Amino acid sequence: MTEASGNPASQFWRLSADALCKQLGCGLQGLVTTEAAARLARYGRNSDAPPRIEGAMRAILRRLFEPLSLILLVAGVISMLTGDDIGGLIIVLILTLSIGLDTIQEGHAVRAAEILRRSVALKAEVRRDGAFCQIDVEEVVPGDILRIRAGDIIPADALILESTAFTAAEAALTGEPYPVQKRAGAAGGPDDTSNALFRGAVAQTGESIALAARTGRDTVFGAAASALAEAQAPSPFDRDLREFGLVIARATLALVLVVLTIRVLFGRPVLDSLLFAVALAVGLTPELLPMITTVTLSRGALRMAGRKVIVKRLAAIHDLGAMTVLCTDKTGTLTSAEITLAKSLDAGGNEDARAARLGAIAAALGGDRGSLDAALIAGCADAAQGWTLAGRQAFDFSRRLGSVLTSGPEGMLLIVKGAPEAVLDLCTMDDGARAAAMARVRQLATEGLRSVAIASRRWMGATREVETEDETDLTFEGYCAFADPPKSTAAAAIARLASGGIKLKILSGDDPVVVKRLAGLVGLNAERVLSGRDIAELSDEALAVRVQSTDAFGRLAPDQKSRIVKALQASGEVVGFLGDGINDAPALKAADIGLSVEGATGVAQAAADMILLASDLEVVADGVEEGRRTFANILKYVRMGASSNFGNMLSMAIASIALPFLPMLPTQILLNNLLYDLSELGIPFDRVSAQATAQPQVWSMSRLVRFAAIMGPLSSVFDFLTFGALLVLFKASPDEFRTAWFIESMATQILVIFIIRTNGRPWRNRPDPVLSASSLIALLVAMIAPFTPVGAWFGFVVPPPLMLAGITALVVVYLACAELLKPLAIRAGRDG
Ligand SMILES: Nc1ncnc2c1ncn2[C@@H]1O[C@H](COP(=O)(O)OP(=O)(O)OP(=O)(O)O)[C@@H](O)[C@H]1O
Ligand SMILES: [Mg+2]
Repeated sequence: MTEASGNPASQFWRLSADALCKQLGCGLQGLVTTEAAARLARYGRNSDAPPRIEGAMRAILRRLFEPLSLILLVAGVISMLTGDDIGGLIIVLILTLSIGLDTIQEGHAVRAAEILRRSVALKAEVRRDGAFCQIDVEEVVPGDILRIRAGDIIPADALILESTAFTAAEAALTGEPYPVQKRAGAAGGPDDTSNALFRGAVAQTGESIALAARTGRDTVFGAAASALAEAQAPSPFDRDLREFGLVIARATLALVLVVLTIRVLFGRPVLDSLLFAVALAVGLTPELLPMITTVTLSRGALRMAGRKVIVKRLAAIHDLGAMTVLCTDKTGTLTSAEITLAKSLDAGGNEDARAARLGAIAAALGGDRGSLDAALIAGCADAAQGWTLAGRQAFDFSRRLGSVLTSGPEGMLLIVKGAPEAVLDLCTMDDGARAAAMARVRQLATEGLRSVAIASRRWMGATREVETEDETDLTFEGYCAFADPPKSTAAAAIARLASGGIKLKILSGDDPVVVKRLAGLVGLNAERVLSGRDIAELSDEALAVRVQSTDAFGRLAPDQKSRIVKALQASGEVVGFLGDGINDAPALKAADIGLSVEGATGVAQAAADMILLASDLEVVADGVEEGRRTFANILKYVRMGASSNFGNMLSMAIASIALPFLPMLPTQILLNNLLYDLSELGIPFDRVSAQATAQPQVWSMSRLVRFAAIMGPLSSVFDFLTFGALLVLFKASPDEFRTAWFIESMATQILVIFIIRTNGRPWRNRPDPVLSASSLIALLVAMIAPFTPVGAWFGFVVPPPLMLAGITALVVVYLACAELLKPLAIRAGRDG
């Protein structure tokens, strides 16, 4: 690992701790708060990108410099210069209003969602003012003393000062597939980094104290490739929405060019035609779509926060609503996070405190942050008094055991603790005794107790780090049995998820017998439990079949959890995974929606899309409901855009070629567009029918196309009926034509939301007052504009009463037809 710069500071692993301290101008006792603040100002935040929150000014400029806005602005100025003061002024004014409207809408919701996201940002443990405390990872500075434990993501490049049984997984950084040992001491050569930690790697086992050398973008790898990297492949929903926007944008461009060319060829005024074409483009482009989805998703995120779900990746809200299977680990979600020590048994199965005492010594001196070790310590609080740690082999999820070398009243003792079958394999005992011991474990499991086996060996010889080879010829000491009863709310929450079309599966590392019993208690199918060993023998295809009919899995290794997730995905499910451990991280990454809980290990939180503030399935069920609701509201916009709005602009383009005069003036089109946008403001607040959130909601492009293919032409048919009536029946003048059509077009575009917003009859599911207000106010403004002096600036005239009556009738008939055709348009296609 040599570096191009050659700057010695960049190869901090070649320095001694003292030399590095000197270079960083700090000591080995950690920083005081004031010094840390000064360093934060000097070195910057410990992150890769500047804060993503965009200022209002920037947001406005970004919108102003979009091509259409620019053309409009230029056109407006030209109009003013060539004598059309009012027309030009109106264009600039409307442009200002639209940009302001967008900025305010987007700014608030998006900023609020971003702040929420940050509230669950990763923490790092640093020594400040003499004591270890948790701070935001972004506030770590060079010179900080870090404490890093299994499951943490390493917050900064750092030099190890002390470590016990510490390994780090650097696969994402270096490609090295296995966790590597890290310990203090001088580097063996320029490429030896066994004394260095790199930001973004994952602490796999053990614990270490290290001196932060470099942070943020100064780190060797940056975070691009690391476990911190947040870039995720866009979901199908993301991708389709973008594609949908692009298709419309292309169609718009083509249409506008055709209109412009034809009009210019026919000798119509160029500036007028250009303005008309641009206004048309403004009306047509779903320029609002990305903004609207972001705003709606952000608002969804805010509502979900109110229900204890913090969203880290906005598009995951849709994925949560689409989820069909939720996989979860056991402890902390189905059972309470605080398990308790229920029994301590000797090797013969008799009550005896020794096993618990040895277990507590091991847990206190060299345990992890898991619930088992916490329960052991709580069960036997002062067991470790008089014992000191001499060496350690950290708990490992694939071996399912760990050991501690300790010296105390009994001399030097190696204590091994882990899953019974793993520990018993290392003990000196005959097969009969081993079978009897396993039978006892099974007996305990049927009583609802999960057990951990304790074994020991006298340690002869010198003190040194424990190797796995040392864990042989052990004496079986006995069992610690833990009560881990299901949460009282679990069964009801599972039933609620099931009625919402979400199947639950338990993916646990615990004993299949324990898992089976729990599955039965919470109402899952407990007939068949697959174990890690069963799965190892199945091909991917066979597994994809078996996972469908199995609800409970036990003794899974971490990579088997993700294998099951992938098998479910392969059989067409949208899979969520809920977990909090370092052993859950691969599955969290593989799942469509990763859910973790506040206080979970760093890797689990980093891999998750959402963080639950309370580890409870009820919270997931609430989140799913919000997710589906948010998706249903986004669909309303998309449907609106795909039906009336698009249809109207299309008719306008055709009319502009066919008619000898402009069917609508550019300023009128812009006003039309502004009012339409205004009417949609209330959509994110809208209610959603129970029916729309009852089942998983999967985004389907083909269903949208079907919808547009029916509702779009319907709208155009009525536009042409309107044109016909105005020209033939009412012999309208150009000004009357434009005014009447403006009214018709506004009324149909705005009112159709009340039909589209629900799959059932409109009167069955009443809109939210905010939506009614935004729609009706926009409509009212459009209706009275022609009758006011301001209307005259836009070129409106007061249409004769008979013409108004005719228009009203057409609007009513259109709405009735839309309601009648709706079932056809929204009927689920063949795709489901
Ligand atoms: N700290 C520990 N000390 C000893 N044994 C442990 C420890 N942690 C886990 N084990 C053993 O490893 C097994 C798997 O770990 P664990 O139960 O935490 O996996 P999991 O998949 O997270 O399970 P759960 O579904 O209960 O959360 C446990 O059943 C236990 O036998
Ligand atoms: Mg767990």
